[in-house]
Amino acid sequence: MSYQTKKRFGQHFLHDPGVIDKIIGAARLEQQQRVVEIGPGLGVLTDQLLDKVGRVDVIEIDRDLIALLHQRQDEHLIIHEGDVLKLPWPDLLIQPPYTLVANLPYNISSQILFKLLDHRHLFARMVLMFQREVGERLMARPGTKDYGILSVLCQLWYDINKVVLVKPGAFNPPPKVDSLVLTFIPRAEPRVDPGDEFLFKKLVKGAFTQRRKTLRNSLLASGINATAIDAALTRAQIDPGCRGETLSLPQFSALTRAFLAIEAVA
Ligand SMILES: C[S@@+](CC[C@H](N)C(=O)[O-])C[C@H]1O[C@@H](n2cnc3c(N)ncnc32)[C@H](O)[C@@H]1O
Repeated sequence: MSYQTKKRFGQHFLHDPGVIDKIIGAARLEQQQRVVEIGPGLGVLTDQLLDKVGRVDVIEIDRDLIALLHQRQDEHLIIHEGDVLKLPWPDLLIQPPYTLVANLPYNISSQILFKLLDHRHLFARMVLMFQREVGERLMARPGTKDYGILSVLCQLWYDINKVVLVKPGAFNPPPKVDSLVLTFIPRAEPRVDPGDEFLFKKLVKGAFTQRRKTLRNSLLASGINATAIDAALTRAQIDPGCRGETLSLPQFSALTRAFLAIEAVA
C-alpha cells in the first residue's frame, strides 16, 4: 500500500477478511437500504457495502483519501468531505433511516457517539468498531468502574450487542489495543422513561461530574441547586451518600421525574 497513514486521523486500516465479513453481516443489509459509512479510509468496508446496496454515503476528513475515493468515479458512492463532528448531518443525510457502518477513528469515538445520540432518528441500525475499552464501557453495568455517561445514554436508547473482538493484527498499522465491534439497534421505546430528555442527560452528566464524590456532591459540583437536589433525592428515594456511578437507569429516570415534579410545584 503506497498511501502514508496519518496518526492524527486515527487511521488503522482493516485488512482481515473474516472481520470485514462479520461487520458487513452484522449490518443485515437489503438492496434498498441506504447506508452511511464514517471514515471509509481506503474503502475495504465501502467496497463490500457497495456490493450489497445501491447507494453508500461516506464521510471522510482526509483529502488524500477523498482524492482516492473520487478516482473510483462510482455514481453509487456519495462522498461528503469534512469533519464528521462539524458537518451538519441532517443537511447531508436527507433520506433516513440509514444503516451506519464504521470502523471509527478511536481518538474521537466518544464525541461521535454523543453526536449520534443527538441524531439517533437518522439511523435504523449501527455497526461500530471501537477501541475495546470504550466498547466495554458502553455495555457496562451500574457500580462498575467502566459504567459512565455514555453507558447510561446508549443503554437508554439502544440494544447493544457484541459482534466480534478484533486483535491489533487485523489492521494496518496495528493499533496498540484490542478493538470491539458492536451493533446498536434503536429501541422502540427507551429502556426507561427519561421524563425530559434534556434534563435526564444533564443529571446523568452531573452524577458523573466527580466520580469519587457522593451523588449529592457531584450534582452540586455540576451547578445544580442544593435545595432542588435534596428534595429530588428524597422524592426519588435515592441515598444522597451513594455514588453516581451506582445509579441504574430506573434510578436516573426516577431522579429526573422527581426534579420535574419539584419544578412543577415550585
Ligand atoms: C480507523 S480508520 C478506518 C478506515 C476504514 N474504514 C477501514 O476500516 O479500514 C478511521 C477513518 O476515519 C477517518 N477520520 C478520522 N477523523 C475523521 C473525522 N473527524 N471526520 C471524518 N473522518 C475521519 C480517517 O481518515 C480514516 O479514514
